Amino acid sequence: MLAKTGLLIVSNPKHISKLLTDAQKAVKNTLYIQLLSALSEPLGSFHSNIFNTPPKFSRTIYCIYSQVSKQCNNLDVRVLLSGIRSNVPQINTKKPIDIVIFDKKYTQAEIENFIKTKISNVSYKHDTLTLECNGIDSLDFDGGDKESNVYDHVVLGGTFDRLHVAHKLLLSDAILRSGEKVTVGVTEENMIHSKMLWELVENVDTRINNVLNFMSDICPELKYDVCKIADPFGPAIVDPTMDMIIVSEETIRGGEKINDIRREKKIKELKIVPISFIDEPNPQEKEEKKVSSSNARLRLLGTVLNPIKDKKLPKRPYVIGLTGGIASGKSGVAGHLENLDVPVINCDKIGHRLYEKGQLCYKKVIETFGDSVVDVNGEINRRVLGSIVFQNKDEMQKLNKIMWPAIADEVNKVIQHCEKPVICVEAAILSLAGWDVFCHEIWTTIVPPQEAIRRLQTRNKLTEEQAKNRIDSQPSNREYVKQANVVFSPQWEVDYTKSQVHKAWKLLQERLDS
Ligand SMILES: CC(=O)SCCNC(=O)CCNC(=O)[C@H](O)C(C)(C)COP(=O)(O)OP(=O)(O)OC[C@H]1O[C@@H](n2cnc3c(N)ncnc32)[C@H](O)[C@@H]1OP(=O)(O)O
Repeated sequence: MLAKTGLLIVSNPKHISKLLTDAQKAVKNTLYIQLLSALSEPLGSFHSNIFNTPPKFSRTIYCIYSQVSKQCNNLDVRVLLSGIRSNVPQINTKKPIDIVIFDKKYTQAEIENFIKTKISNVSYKHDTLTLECNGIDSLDFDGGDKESNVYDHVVLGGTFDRLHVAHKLLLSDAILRSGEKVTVGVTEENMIHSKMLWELVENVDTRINNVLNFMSDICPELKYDVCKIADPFGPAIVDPTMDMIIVSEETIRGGEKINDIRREKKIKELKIVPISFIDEPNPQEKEEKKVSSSNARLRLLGTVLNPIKDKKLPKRPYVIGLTGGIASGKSGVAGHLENLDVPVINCDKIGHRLYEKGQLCYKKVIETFGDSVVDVNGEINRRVLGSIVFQNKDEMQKLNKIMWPAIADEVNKVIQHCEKPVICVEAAILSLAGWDVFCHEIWTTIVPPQEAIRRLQTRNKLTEEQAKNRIDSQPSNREYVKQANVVFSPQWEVDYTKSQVHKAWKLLQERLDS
């Protein structure tokens, strides 16, 4: 059985590729890495003075995380920095260590003594493993950093969505270069709206927690201030105690701008240290060439984003509720599901049928909205009705009160008579109507509001204002995402939407089979 948390003691980081391959066979969730001296010091000397210039290790940490990005998809790898920064007596991780892995042969007595004296949080029933690595060095650690000074107070900022190896690298670099304190500014909601798929960005408290948890785990000795920022500068333009700013290759200009403002305010300038990107080892369609949170969000499309609750519904048919804002591509997703042999109940169409002369809602709608909604043939003119309800919430509520129970009855009849294992109910405001109670899981579509407006202008021939009114009459993308288990974004080519649906379908089959 795989251990949950492992600690890999590395005497020669140049073998990291082989070590990661083997360590992943033993560890499932978190792998801590503790570097011993690169000069093969005896076991236990990780706190030796050899590490008296921590920034020199910047390149080593970069190489390790680059390798992690290539090899470890699901493992949370954390390189411990306490022993590099200063003479700390013990390895003190937040998670208890279930297995200690060595890259070199030591005697049983050495191993036991090391675990007893050097690791403070080890599971009662821990294991040990020794890996063989006699191969050729796989990493080139040359090209170390020219800036080897340590400064008291280091600052950096970012969104830090879905903490990945490039974030870990930036935060680690800040720690290596700091003597006392690291301040991290984490962007608030108002700063993220220009980002791709920003609706999937984690909330700011979660992001702050993740940053703080990571830093205090890999180096508990430093002081950390992880704060919200509502502009690109945060405390960096006011705090005179700050000495250095860590930036990515892309944000050097931001660092310079901060210094411009500090100069104007007569506060000492910050030393700007840019950190290189980590290349995305396997960029897929639409993805950036560097490891990034946007890539992570793209990969979430079609996967289970919010856990599925057991609603104690009959097992068959399995009901997917498909919802999403106006012109967000629901029908496209429904079409891909139909091609996978899933029957789709289109609630708009059911509603349209119920308006016809002689049908259930015909009389009630005319009684409520008057003869102006009836055309020359005596049929209800939905365009006229739409223009009344889409700009007036009270009128919309009156209409919903007539239509929703009637549509829900029809939907339930179709579900009961369905002979296929999976069926899809497509409805614009499924959760608002309370219909999620008869769906096993909710899938939703989102596109940027500007794209929805453009579609409504061309497809429905609406003015920009009418289009905005219709969008505003529905929940926001953020609300749709909150209610949903699986999210799609049909804002690109049809084939890209299809690949999201196929991914979701494959994962659903696995859930149904398990
Ligand atoms: C709970 C549900 O989601 S059931 C499905 C939605 N239907 C309803 O709520 C019934 C009330 N609505 C209606 O009867 C009609 O939409 C009318 C009469 C207002 C307008 O009719 P039409 O001009 O033919 O427009 P149509 O029915 O195609 O709806 C236009 C869009 O508004 C959405 N919409 C429909 N009703 C509502 C509503 N009550 N609130 C918000 N959006 C709605 C539709 O899903 C559709 O979105 P799409 O373009 O992304 O597919």
